[in-house]
Amino acid sequence: MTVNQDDMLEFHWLMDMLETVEVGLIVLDSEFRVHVWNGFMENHSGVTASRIKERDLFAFFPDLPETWLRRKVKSVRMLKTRAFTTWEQRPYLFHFRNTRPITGTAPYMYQNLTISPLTSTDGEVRMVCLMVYDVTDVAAGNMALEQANEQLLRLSETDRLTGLLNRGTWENLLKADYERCRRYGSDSVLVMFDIDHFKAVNDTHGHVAGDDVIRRTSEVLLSNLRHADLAGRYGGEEFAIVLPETTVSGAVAMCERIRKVIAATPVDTGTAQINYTISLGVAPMSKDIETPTQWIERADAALYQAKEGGRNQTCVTDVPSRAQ
Ligand SMILES: Nc1nc2c(ncn2[C@@H]2O[C@H](COP(=O)(O)OP(=O)(O)OP(=O)(O)O)[C@@H](O)[C@H]2O)c(=O)[nH]1
Repeated sequence: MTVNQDDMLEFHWLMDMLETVEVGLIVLDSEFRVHVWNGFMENHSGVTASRIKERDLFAFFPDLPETWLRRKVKSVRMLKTRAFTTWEQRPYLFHFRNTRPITGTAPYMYQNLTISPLTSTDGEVRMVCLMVYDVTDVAAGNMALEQANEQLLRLSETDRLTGLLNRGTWENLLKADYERCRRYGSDSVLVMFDIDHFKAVNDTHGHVAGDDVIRRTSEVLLSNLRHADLAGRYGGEEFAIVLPETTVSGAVAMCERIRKVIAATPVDTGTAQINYTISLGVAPMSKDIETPTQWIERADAALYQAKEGGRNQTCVTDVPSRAQ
């Protein structure tokens, strides 16, 4: 075998590898005409090399981000350096179907892209090579992990039974609102409320029915709140709400609305109708409140007053307000 024949054989192998490699390879000239279109591109696009060769890429793929790709290629040519784009920056260049069996749920093939300048013997860059990598497995894995993390975060911030904020999360938000009020002198109202004679509900109907009552209470609460309001499950049958930018009369009106709805609609457990009521304590933020804990104590004192006053009522710090 002569050296020439060896070179030819090597060239043939190289061409074979480029044809079959699991990476999309495209060579484009300055007019975006296609000069190389390997097997990967044929298989995933359904367009054969013989059809697309010497033809305008954008004419075959009108969905391509033409302005973006032209700009990228231009800078590669000018700077004579490679450019990379990851699936996180742009999920794909070519809209190919996802063919991976494991990540079959991904809607399309996620791609990383490298654009490489191809320098001729005279040092000029006349062609560029686009390398398209299928990174669907990595992308799907990362996205699943991100979703799981978000779910974990949500679970760690919320109460299982009601979906309201749990006590720790709610207390952090209360602290933040307290600081905001201290700094800007804003109006904010804190409401603590508690289901009346809840022990009797549990004792009479059982804990499962008791849980239904707690869930139903949180549903009524959520359906009466504004987006900015912060509702939490403070304890077993005790709830807490921060109402930012709200006046005392606005807070009392909301409390009374919730109280009346709960008193008027029994919980149907399937075997029993449970009538129940709630008592509410309202404490507006004021200058003399020195800590978030003091704010809670004020609302708690008002709640105690509502219980002492006969339950099923709303009390504002020291001033009881009964509007049944
Ligand atoms: N079903 C159920 N019960 C709970 C839960 N958390 C706390 N409890 C019960 O709630 C009851 C609270 O009882 P108490 O603190 O005496 O209050 P109460 O009976 O509502 O009386 P007043 O508040 O004075 O009207 C206890 O029996 C707890 O076991 C829960 O998540 N589910």
